[in-house]
Amino acid sequence: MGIVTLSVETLDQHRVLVAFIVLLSYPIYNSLYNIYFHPLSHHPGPKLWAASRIPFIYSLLTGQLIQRTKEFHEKYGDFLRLAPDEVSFASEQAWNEIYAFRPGHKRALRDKAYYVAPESNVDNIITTTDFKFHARVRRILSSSFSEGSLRAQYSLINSKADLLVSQIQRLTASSKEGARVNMTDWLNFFTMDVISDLAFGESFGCLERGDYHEWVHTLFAFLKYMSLAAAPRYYPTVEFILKMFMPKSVMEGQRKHMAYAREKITRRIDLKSERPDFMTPFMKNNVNFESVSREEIVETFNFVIIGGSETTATAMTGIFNHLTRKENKHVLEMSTREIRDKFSEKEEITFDTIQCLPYLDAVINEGLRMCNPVPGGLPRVVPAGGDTYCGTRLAVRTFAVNRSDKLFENPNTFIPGRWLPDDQRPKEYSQDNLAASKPFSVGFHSCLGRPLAWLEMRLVIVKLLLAFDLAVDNGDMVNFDHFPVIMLIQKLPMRIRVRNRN
Ligand code: HEM
Repeated sequence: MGIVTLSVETLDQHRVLVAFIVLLSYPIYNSLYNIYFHPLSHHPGPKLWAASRIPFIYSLLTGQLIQRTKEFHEKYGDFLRLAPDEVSFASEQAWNEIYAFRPGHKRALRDKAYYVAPESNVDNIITTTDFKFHARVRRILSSSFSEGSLRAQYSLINSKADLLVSQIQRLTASSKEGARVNMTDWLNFFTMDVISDLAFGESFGCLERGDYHEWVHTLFAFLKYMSLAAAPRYYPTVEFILKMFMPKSVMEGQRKHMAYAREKITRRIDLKSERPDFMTPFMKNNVNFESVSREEIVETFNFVIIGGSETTATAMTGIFNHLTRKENKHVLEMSTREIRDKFSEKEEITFDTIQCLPYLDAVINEGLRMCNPVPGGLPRVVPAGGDTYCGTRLAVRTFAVNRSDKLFENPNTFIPGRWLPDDQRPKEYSQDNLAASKPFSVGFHSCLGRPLAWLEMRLVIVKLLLAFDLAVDNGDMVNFDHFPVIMLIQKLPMRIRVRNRN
């Protein structure tokens, strides 16, 4: 009895210490469990990352995740444990195993920690985990991206590319030396104007003004929110507390973004016009909203605007960054020569003629490999009855694949030649596993906008290299690889000296 009283008294005296020990023992127990007893414990990988999700989140928020993941793959091999419940892959075959249809295997779902429609109860093509809903929307939306639709949209896209050229000509005309042009902005203006015209039915007018539309600033705040918001979602029980630390301006930006998109998309639906954009083919297959409701269209188109503008602008920024680097002078010369040999004037540039430039295609493929706009990967979750432990998160980590020296010779060097046909490919690159680079993913959710993205990239590069001579002043050189990556690439200004050719 005396001993019991003494223990209770001692405990009482050291309440804080006891509480501290109890609080500490849970994470310690949890970490030891994760490392040694978790069903994924036999997978290779860094022990600290297997113990807790915190190193992953820290690296995500400090922009080091893609680099750390690549280093881990170099050390541990093609697959490894990147967090207690997550396996990361860096091989070609993992693309099909995770993302594509395989008879007899259950389909992995999109990871809700990443794919969330903020402040909305309505699903969209990107965030849904409902297969039937996804198939329904994807089937109808595909018609907006078919070759026929793209041909119809060409003159609108072409007029934006012409405006891009004429606006840059205006900036550079006053001096023989040309001008230093921030190409990060101008390429963004182009993709934003194209996508707003195709999705909203009216252009943001960024190219005309030479400035971002207010909504684009809001969009950037929204994208930042999406990236930051992924971190707390790994801890659903405390998500609401962590959300309280989210800057008010970011939350406000998100609200404004949604309101603006809703208004514009609703207006475009009600216009019932036949203009050659995304909505016309979409509504032909959905006349009375029988397959996709008005709200679902708004949410889906809203994501198309994000997915269809930032990505292409990022890829083009990366391509122009590499083309204008001093060490790639010969690449710029070869690209320019191919384009100027084929076209003497801009009228010769058409939907079909820009598809017959093999070196340009090699440059774009190499740009997509080195400057993949979605470098982190596309996380999925194993369903009940799936290939491995239910709830395991899986992803091919794109940056780790694209920069793997097991898959590509000199993986950190910009070598378009590796993409040329076998008889023109330099010998040292003949063993490259080109199929491992899949910037548009594969399978159920592969990119619908791929043909549009290729059209935009070909058109802009052709028009700019035909009209201008490009170089970079000493001191202006930036390195795309040094741009911060918090889920998406946070592009910095990139000044290129542009001289009018004529
Ligand atoms: C270089 C440019 C682009 C890249 C690298 C890219 C990449 C991707 C990737 C990797 C996915 C798969 C996402 C996932 O599985 O979670 C995707 C999906 C998608 N992309 Fe793109 N994209 C680009 C441009 C575009 C454009 C221009 C549009 C349209 C305007 C677009 C529309 C879409 C849509 C609608 C999906 C969802 C497909 C689905 O879930 O079924 N993308 N994109």
